[in-house]
Amino acid sequence: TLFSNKKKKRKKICYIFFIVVNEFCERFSYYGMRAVLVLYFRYFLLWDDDLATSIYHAFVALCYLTPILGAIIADSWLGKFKTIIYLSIVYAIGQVTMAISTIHDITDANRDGTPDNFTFHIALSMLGLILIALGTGGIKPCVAAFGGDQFQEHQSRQLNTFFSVFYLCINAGSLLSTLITPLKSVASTLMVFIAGSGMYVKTDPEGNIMWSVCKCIGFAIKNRFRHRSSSYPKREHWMDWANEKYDKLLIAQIKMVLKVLFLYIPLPMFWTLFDQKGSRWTLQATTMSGDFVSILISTVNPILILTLVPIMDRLIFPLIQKCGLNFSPLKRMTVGMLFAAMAFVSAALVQIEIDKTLPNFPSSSESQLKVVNTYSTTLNVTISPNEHLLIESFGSSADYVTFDHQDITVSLNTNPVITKAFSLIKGGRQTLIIPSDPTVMYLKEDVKSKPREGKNAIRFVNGYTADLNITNLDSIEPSATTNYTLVNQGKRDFVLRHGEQWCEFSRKFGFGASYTFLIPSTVFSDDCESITEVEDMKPNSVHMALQIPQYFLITTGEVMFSVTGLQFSYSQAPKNMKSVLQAGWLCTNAVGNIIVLIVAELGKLPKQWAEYLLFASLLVAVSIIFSIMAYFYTYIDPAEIEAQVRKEQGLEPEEMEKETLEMEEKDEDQKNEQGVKQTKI
Ligand SMILES: N[C@@H](Cc1ccc(O)cc1)C(=O)NCC(=O)O
Repeated sequence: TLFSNKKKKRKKICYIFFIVVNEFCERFSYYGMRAVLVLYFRYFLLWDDDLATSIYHAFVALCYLTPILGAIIADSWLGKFKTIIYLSIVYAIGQVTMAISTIHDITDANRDGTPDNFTFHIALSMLGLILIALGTGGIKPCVAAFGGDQFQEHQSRQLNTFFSVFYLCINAGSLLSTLITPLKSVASTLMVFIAGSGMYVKTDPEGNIMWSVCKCIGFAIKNRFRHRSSSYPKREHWMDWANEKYDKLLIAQIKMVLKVLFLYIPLPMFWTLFDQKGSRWTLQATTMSGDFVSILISTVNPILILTLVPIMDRLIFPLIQKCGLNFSPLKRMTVGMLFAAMAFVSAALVQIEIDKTLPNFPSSSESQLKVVNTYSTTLNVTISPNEHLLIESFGSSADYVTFDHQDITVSLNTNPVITKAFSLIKGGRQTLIIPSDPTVMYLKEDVKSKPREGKNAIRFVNGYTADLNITNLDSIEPSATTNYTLVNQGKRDFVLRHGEQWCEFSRKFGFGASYTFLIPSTVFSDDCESITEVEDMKPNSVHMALQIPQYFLITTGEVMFSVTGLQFSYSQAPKNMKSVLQAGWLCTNAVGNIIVLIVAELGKLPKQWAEYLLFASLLVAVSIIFSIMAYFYTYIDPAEIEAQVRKEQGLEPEEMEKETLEMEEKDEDQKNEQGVKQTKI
């Protein structure tokens, strides 16, 4: 018996292996594609930032809504195994469609590198994304529940370990996804899953369960309404009003599911905060210094998960248990929410530090102006009514001057005096360029936000007497100013050329700065040495490492909240509704994403740190509500309740037989374990 039990255990590890590797491959494919999705929208479909971000969040929300469909198909019709196989095929077709949509040659008849028919590419990619959402979302509740199905009722410890390993595989998959192409992985996902086919415990779907559930709930509501008069005796639960027509077992199962779904109502708030790390926190990183932006953003979460899950499971939770504290799943989830709230407080503190270093940008009713002088002598510049600036030759005003009106008149103390009227841009930043011929002074628009992704915005004013060519820039006429061009951090070289004459200009850049370089007429005679720079915007000075605490806190929150939620949703669901409850759990994520979408559109507070604090406070409030709801929740053993109802109904169906068998097996296991211990002694 001991030998056959060991063999059984080894076999179980083997087919659980297929399920977790399947999840690893699937997440690898999903995150690999998701990582480049916004870039595809921005640089291939040429959408603006807002549209790209909105469609991205809508896609993520859809991926977490389709689990309902997958769960209905699995629990009512095909069973989990077949649902996973069929929807994986849909998933693979979606990835292929998406891949085809990125081939610009299909519609690029004139071979100029840009597609001629954007509608075709947009339609194809949207179709691909819908199929992917259907595939990834549809299989998601089935894979988790199918994994759980491989364990017996008494194996709750092993079940929890399974969900932890499952979560580890999700994150290992997402971490590696940046290295290998997503397409290959969908095919391998399917192959790995099918490879274990003969070994799985497959539970059959029990007819159209969702339809029966809806009809039963509908009948209970109708019947309650019909008997609303106080002359009718009250019933313990409103679902008991379905007793007249529906099976007691179905009613008991619906009660279990509804109890858990009710508990889920506050949960989307956690995801609202969690999902903002991909948007707001990424934007925050672009205003900081440090050269690991992309690495930090795409890998810090999975790396922390891979470290924290084992630490929590093997060290922290057992230690808490040893201290005699009952750290129940719902308590863990509440603490997880509080960690996420702390992460946002940390983000607010970092934001306050960043704000101290940010330029003072104009409000929507103000205009800002800076003056650059490339005239041969120092100038006295008067800007009406009472702004007086003394500006050296090839120098600039110290900082921007802010005006609360747009119409200004500029006077220069030349001989004769030159006066010119200008209209400034409302809410904008501009530079007044005074060239070698001051009568043609002109305004040039400046950047009014930090350059993206830590890049630097630079431009040149040509004070040379003829046209100049500068590396990677169009030729500039005398007295003209180039548009801004973005350059990466580090040392950059520019070659300035006019006919046979040339010189090289080198400059080391930090992160997120903006400069105007003034080229004098002597540029070639002193080998570019005389080029002067005007700092329009200071480089970022708060280091990105300051974001690590907020990432650490939110990931600790995720481990407590998300891994526990996954286990809880499985353990509290009746056998025939495991996928449905997994789908309900995933739906909380979808709603969270939808809230992010709405908040991004509507709820902009003037100060970013205030918005972070608002979100943190909202989550604390929600976690208090959740802890009160959790206090009144009694953990159940769905199998026990089902067995009890069956007994009350006088039934002794196969389920009961199976359970008796499992109990016998458990006794056998215990006896064997004792046997081993005795042998050791
Ligand atoms: N921790 C997330 C995965 C993840 C990976 C990389 C990121 O930049 C953010 C999040 C996770 O486990 N999600 C659950 C899932 O099923 O995908």
